[in-house]
Amino acid sequence: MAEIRTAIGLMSGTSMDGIDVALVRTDGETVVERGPFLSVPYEPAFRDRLKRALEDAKTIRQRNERPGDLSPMERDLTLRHAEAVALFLRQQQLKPEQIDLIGFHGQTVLHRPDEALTVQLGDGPLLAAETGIDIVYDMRANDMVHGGQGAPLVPVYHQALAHQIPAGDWPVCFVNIGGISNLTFLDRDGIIIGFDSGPGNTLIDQWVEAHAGIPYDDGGRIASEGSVIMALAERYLDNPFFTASKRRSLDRNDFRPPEGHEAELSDGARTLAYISAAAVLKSAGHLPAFPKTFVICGGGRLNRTIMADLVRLAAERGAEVMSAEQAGFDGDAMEAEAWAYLAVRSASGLPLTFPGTTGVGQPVSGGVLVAASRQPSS
Ligand SMILES: Nc1ncnc2c1ncn2[C@@H]1O[C@H](COP(=O)(O)OP(=O)(O)OP(=O)(O)O)[C@@H](O)[C@H]1O
Ligand SMILES: CC(=O)N[C@H]1[C@@H]2OC[C@@H](O2)[C@@H](O)[C@@H]1O[C@H](C)C(=O)O
Repeated sequence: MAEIRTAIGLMSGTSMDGIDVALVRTDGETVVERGPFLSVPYEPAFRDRLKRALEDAKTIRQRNERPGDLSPMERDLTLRHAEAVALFLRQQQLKPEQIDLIGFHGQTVLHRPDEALTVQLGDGPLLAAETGIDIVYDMRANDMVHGGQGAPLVPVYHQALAHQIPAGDWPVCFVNIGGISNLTFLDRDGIIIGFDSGPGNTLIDQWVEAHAGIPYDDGGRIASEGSVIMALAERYLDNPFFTASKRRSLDRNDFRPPEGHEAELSDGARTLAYISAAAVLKSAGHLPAFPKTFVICGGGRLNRTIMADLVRLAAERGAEVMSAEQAGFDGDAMEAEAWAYLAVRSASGLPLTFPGTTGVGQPVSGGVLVAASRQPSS
């Protein structure tokens, strides 16, 4: 039997709202014991700096280039991750020696699968030196080297969790509604399919930020006061992304928010919430069978307007929608947990990605392991 290791996963997602920290004990296969979780928000000024970093990143042609503010940004981001780990360990009364590995996602600042280019800011050796814990980072790159999209990577973790879902609820589809949405389809025959399914919260966040000066539509309240502008929604849903036969993973900037004159605040938020839900259902049309159950993870499950649309649209196809919590999981922690699980798989040389998840030619492992003991302690 494979060794069970204690790993911490660190995720700073496309919403750029903060660092998620989760602890998992796992063999990287079927044994998954989910532990505590902590979310450390970025303050608005740092979030603004990260958004500017996305602009600096647009000129990158080689993945190790760091134009503009990106180099100091990478260092500061990594040090914030080290602080988040230190806080988590203090809160949980754990010592670094009790942690075998950290899975470090970093911050995606550029993702162009058509050019086999994906860039996550995050300095693995610096994090190893700061935490004294072995780090696995840069887990997307090897998939791209082998012809994959470099995303999504979470599906193999969804597969490990799915064993807990009652047989009658299959086929099951996990949906992560983060900045971008991605889904994982699983059936009882072991089929695993994953792909980005469309815009998640990022358009909503940009819309309410621009028109109300707030970072997100808490609970979907603003959206609940508006009406769907169907012509606007259809313009988004007619994007060739939804009908392309080859699934393409998304960059945060692939979909842009509407122009200010196209809607007032609540109708815009309502329409974008509808687009998030409809995009999931539309993308599910690429699956070999329609799922019986959708398990919704990520911050978007807290937007009640998105959830109501998902429930209604899925019911039209005879499917049920439940939140991650209703299925027995933690919808906020799932991606960070996944990065802990993936780190253990990486350290064991197990595949992270599969032809059905990223389009890679054959299952491949990935990630770079940095041993803390080899790092200078300064
Ligand atoms: N209470 C809430 N009500 C409505 N929306 C919320 C709420 N809390 C979080 N969100 C939304 O969820 C987003 C964060 O989701 P999440 O943390 O899953 O994204 P992420 O991990 O950064 O993105 P990705 O999965 O694309 O990498 C926020 O930007 C916000 O739009
Ligand atoms: C390049 C990149 O960072 N992609 C993210 C993003 O956020 C959601 C979606 O787009 C997904 O493809 C991926 O993250 C998740 C965690 C994944 O790789 O599974």
